[in-house]
Amino acid sequence: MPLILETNGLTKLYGGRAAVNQVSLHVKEGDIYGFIGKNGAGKTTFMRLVTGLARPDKGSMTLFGGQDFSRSRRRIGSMIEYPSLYPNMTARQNLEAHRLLLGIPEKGSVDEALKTVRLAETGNKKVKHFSLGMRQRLGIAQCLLGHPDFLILDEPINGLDPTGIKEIRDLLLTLNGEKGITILLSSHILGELAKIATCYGIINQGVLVDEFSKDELQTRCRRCLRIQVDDVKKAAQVLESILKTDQFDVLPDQTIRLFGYLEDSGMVNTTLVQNGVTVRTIAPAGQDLEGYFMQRMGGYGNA
Ligand SMILES: Nc1ncnc2c1ncn2[C@@H]1O[C@H](COP(=O)(O)OP(=O)(O)OP(=O)(O)O)[C@@H](O)[C@H]1O
Repeated sequence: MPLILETNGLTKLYGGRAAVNQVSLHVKEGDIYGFIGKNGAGKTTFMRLVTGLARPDKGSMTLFGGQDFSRSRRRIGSMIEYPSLYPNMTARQNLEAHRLLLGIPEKGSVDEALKTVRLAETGNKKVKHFSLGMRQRLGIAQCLLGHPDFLILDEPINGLDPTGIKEIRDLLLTLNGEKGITILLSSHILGELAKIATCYGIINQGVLVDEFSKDELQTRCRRCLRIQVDDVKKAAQVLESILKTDQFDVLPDQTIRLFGYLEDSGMVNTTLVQNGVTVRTIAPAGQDLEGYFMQRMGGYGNA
């Protein structure tokens, strides 16, 4: 897939300190890119650089394969920090005002956006009476008015209740799956991101410390049963011939990692013992998703 966004050593300094430090990040067409970092890690600053709200001090960037940003940024819809909405107006009036501000000629785009974010039925209700989730969806509707190919959303689920989070999640999946919109979204809520992201970038103190796909993440966090036995060779034979599995490997310290059977460690133990293998220890192992992210993000403080 072609790259929608590629940055090379992008750097932004504030008072001599790098808020974004040599970031080389890659968003492919069709991705839902989860941009993860603790508060103050540099997520917002990076998004401001991409959307042209701030200028980089160093580095370069390619958008939609080119560097004519005045053109390519028109293909981006972005919501950085909170959406700017008029509280005394309805959802429709807000979108109409935004449409005129952006100089978008098609009037129908307002209805379409309202429908997409499921706010078409809010009638005369003023935005000041909306829930935070509704406001966030209205903010996303603003982004959709120009029919973007690329959405950049800064912490769109921050502060939402579980229902609000699910509504945004479903909306993003629809926009990506049905409308083919590539999405870059930041969050520090790891579990939620993991439900929708197809790839990830982890930023820590302005530095992109890792970038990987969903598949890579699953491999890195693969859970297993760690088994210590007296005779590794014999144990391997039992696993193959009795349990009919080849989903295991043997570590240099002669520990077996068995992938699968995580809920059946008792049965695995019994099978090995009944076939003449002495089991010293058997226990689930492997890092969970959150543990993995936390470690990469620089620990648990202020997450
Ligand atoms: N306009 C600015 N002037 C000075 N420092 C800034 C400015 N904008 C951001 N910073 C600093 O840059 C660093 C990164 O901030 P940024 O807002 O990009 O982080 P973030 O990951 O988006 O965090 P948060 O989720 O809290 O917004 C922080 O130390 C912040 O104080």
